[in-house]
Amino acid sequence: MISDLLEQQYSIVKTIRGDQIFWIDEAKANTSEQLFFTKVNDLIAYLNKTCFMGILHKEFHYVIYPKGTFYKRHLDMFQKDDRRKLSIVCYLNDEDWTPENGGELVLYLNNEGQEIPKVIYPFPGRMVIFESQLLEHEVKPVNTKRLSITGWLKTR
Ligand SMILES: O=C(O)CCC(=O)C(=O)O
Ligand SMILES: [Fe+2]
Repeated sequence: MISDLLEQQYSIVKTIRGDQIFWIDEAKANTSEQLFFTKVNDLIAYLNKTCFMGILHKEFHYVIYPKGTFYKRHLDMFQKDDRRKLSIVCYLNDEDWTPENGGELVLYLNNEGQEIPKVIYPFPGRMVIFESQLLEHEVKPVNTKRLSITGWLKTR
């Protein structure tokens, strides 16, 4: 049955990532989202002017990681689509968030062939920006619901 097949595929995906996403439409942004996009648009203008990055598009979504979920080590690149240049994550966890809540972001930095894992706690208001196609990363298992906005700055 098609529903069994879908369920099977869904559970395969859940072994890689267990988050739930909600895309944000800039044209319908509320006041807080407008403020967020103003900052992002300033950043894009700055990057294009100073680093000639050629960023033309962006996409952002809210993300919830329910308790027990994670996102296995990956690159933010699709097989046939290399337009994502920068990944941006902004954490929206509660002010009383503590490291026991889990869900650390681990960036696998590389220093002359030597891998250096860099652990980043999703403190509320913290923003992380990294090169989508260069930096492998993962989200460790979450003990308490984890909230964020994640997005990508893209060329073409
Ligand atoms: O939420 C994070 O810290 C990273 C999320 C991530 O890697 C992704 O959505 O591709
Ligand atoms: Fe990612």
